[in-house]
Amino acid sequence: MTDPEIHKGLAGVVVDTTTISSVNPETNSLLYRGYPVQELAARCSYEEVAYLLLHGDLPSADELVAFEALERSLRGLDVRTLRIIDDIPLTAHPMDAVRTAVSQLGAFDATLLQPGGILNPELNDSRAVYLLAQLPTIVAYEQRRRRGLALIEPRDDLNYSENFLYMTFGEVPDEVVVDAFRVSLVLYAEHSFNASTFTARVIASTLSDIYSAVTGAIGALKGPLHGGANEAVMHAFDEIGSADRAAAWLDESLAAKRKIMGFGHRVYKHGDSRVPTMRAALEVLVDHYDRPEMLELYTALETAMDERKGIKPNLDYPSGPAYNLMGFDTETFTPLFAAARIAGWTAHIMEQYSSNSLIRPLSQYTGQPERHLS
Ligand SMILES: CC(=O)SCCNC(=O)CCNC(=O)[C@H](O)C(C)(C)COP(=O)(O)OP(=O)(O)OC[C@H]1O[C@@H](n2cnc3c(N)ncnc32)[C@H](O)[C@@H]1OP(=O)(O)O
Ligand SMILES: O=C([O-])CC(=O)C(=O)O
Repeated sequence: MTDPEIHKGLAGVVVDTTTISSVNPETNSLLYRGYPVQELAARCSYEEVAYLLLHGDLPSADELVAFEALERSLRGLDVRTLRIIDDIPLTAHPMDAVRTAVSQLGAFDATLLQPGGILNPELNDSRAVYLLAQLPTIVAYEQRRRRGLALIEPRDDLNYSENFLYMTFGEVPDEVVVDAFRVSLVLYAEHSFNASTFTARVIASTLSDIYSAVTGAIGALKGPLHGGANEAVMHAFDEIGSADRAAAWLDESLAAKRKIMGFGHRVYKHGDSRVPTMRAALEVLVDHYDRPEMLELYTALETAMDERKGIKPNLDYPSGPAYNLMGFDTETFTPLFAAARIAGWTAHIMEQYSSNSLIRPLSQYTGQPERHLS
């Protein structure tokens, strides 16, 4: 018998079809439901992009009004969610709080118990908007709690991006900051079968519920090889300190066989299609806050990495310093990614339900040959 071909990490394996997005390394493009992400980032609100991902088309004016009204009405946290978050020790990572809070939302959704409740497409549409609306409040509260500050209740006169920043910092920042934040959310919203989305689809494929699938996805996103890289980038910047030390730091790190966070990608091998857009947003923030040294360090490390390894930055590289300039603590960066990715995750979970096949690959056994108890 010949050995089966092993696809470690499922690299290069096409496991299913999707109509939600396409990542095209050959043309260095990323399309959400057919639209280039750069066009969406230039012209659309996060709410419009979320609607597009969830429903397949951009909303009409009336559909947008209804979608926004629903999202705004679902932002407030239940006292039970607050209590659960408050019980999580500050020694835990904020992603643990977000994961636990989402899991708790599922435990309190009694509609899951209705006959057909887990898979009911209408209920899942509502649950997707509920999760979309709840995540910013959870993430903003978690950021504030870590600073010893009280919850700020959401405001329904603000759009998604404005309200997210308002709930975190107590005021809506300058328009250019809100816009850079919106751009980051649009770019983070969806990326086909990445590890966290695939995790969500594996869970959904067992016909488990949407909250369980999102909870698992949050766990997968937390890792530094995936969403955790945006905060790891900031830790590296802190360690390096200034542009003149970037090359030496990189040489030492590579000699120690450390992975350089924010660089490389499983699919894009010649650069991440989202980076130029996020770098432009970072440049705006650097000008706004008058922090040129941040961009100098960014460029120095990027150049040195290109010279040493020819490996390009991924989206986590510009978004880390951008979130730092906006005023978020480093540990909140990956929760921001999770809040943005809710749109993509829930769209994929519903796509999985709509044409399901249990995801269950094979493995080649390489352990002990058959043996018996003596
Ligand atoms: C938004 C996102 O989630 S994007 C991903 C965010 N993650 C990161 O930024 C973490 C850092 N990057 C990495 O660890 C990797 O590039 C990954 C996990 C993203 C992709 O990994 P893979 O597709 O498996 O690439 P792979 O590991 O095969 O890399 C090929 C070679 O480049 C090297 N390489 C790839 N990325 C890096 C990096 N960031 N730092 C140093 N070396 C790297 C690998 O060590 C490997 O070298 P080798 O052939 O000498 O062993
Ligand atoms: O696609 C991936 O493997 C990781 C990524 O960039 C994302 O999830 O945004």
